[in-house]
Amino acid sequence: MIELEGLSKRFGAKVAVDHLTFKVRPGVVTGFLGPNGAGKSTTMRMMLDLDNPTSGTVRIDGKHYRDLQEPLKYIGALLDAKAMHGGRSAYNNLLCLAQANRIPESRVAEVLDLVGLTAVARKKTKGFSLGMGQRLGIASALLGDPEILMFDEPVNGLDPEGIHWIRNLMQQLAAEGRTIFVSSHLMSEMALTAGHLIVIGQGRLLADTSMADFIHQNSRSYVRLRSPQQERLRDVIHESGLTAVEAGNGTLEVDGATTERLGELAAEHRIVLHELSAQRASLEEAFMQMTASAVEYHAHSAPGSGPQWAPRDKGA
Ligand SMILES: Nc1ncnc2c1ncn2[C@@H]1O[C@H](COP(=O)(O)OP(=O)(O)OP(=O)(O)O)[C@@H](O)[C@H]1O
Repeated sequence: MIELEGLSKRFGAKVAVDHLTFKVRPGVVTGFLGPNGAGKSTTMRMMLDLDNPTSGTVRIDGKHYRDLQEPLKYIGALLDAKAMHGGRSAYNNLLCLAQANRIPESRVAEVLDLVGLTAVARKKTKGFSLGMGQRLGIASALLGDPEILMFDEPVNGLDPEGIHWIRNLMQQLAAEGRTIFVSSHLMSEMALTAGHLIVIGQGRLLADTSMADFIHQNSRSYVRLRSPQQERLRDVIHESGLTAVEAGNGTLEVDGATTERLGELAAEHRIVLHELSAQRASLEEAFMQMTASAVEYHAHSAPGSGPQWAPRDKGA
């Protein structure tokens, strides 16, 4: 288990991490989500004692990282896959790490096999592709057979086969009862991998919830309608006890009704429809809305030229 309490980090005037308190529990993949610059890497670095907190604490199985004897046996991490010595072979990179941490040499071949790098074990790592580098970074995280594993954006730049492999590996490690903490800025990826979610924005905790609850609360289904008689249609919908919200571009959105019911209602009142469609808000959209006010770098797009992530005005 990892426990953060009031963890904060300031770089000069910049508050990168702002009083984070949460627990990462064993037996489940916990996704750590936030837009670029939210403070995920800084938080992970403080968890591994690579950065000093300005205030607050991190405990790994109840202890401070620096008080762990042979920390690789408690916690393994993939932070920067390029942190390997390029002039050494994959085998020798891992061997150095094993020797420095009193891990038996036999474990090196074991983890290389686990990540599928046995065939290139003796090749210098400077010729490795991004995917091979990620696999080697994961092998080094697994070297001490730790109960806790942290991965910072592990699928970045990987092909679909590599993404599938990492996803399965994380789920398998969690099923073995380990604590798995993985950062991403993609909600859609986390939806397929994580059982629990921690969401941050501008260093602050925005959500600490199970994936099932997040999906239940955020994947809203609704019906979209478009009509040349929009005013009339809205009145008819309201008279039937439902609420229609104007959503721009001449469309109305209605929660809690089927397309059949709304189609029949329109027909009954002889209202022409140009669109009648069932919609489901994506989890990515829910995540974007949750973090919208906490995004540090907004892309500036002309109105109507791209997705607008501001929370919808539901009207009175
Ligand atoms: N060493 C540093 N000095 C000054 N500012 C820093 C330093 N490290 C991080 N920051 C700032 O702290 C904030 C959080 O950065 P961090 O890298 O932790 O975010 P992140 O969520 O991991 O983002 P990304 O998804 O882009 O990697 C950013 O505004 C970043 O510019």
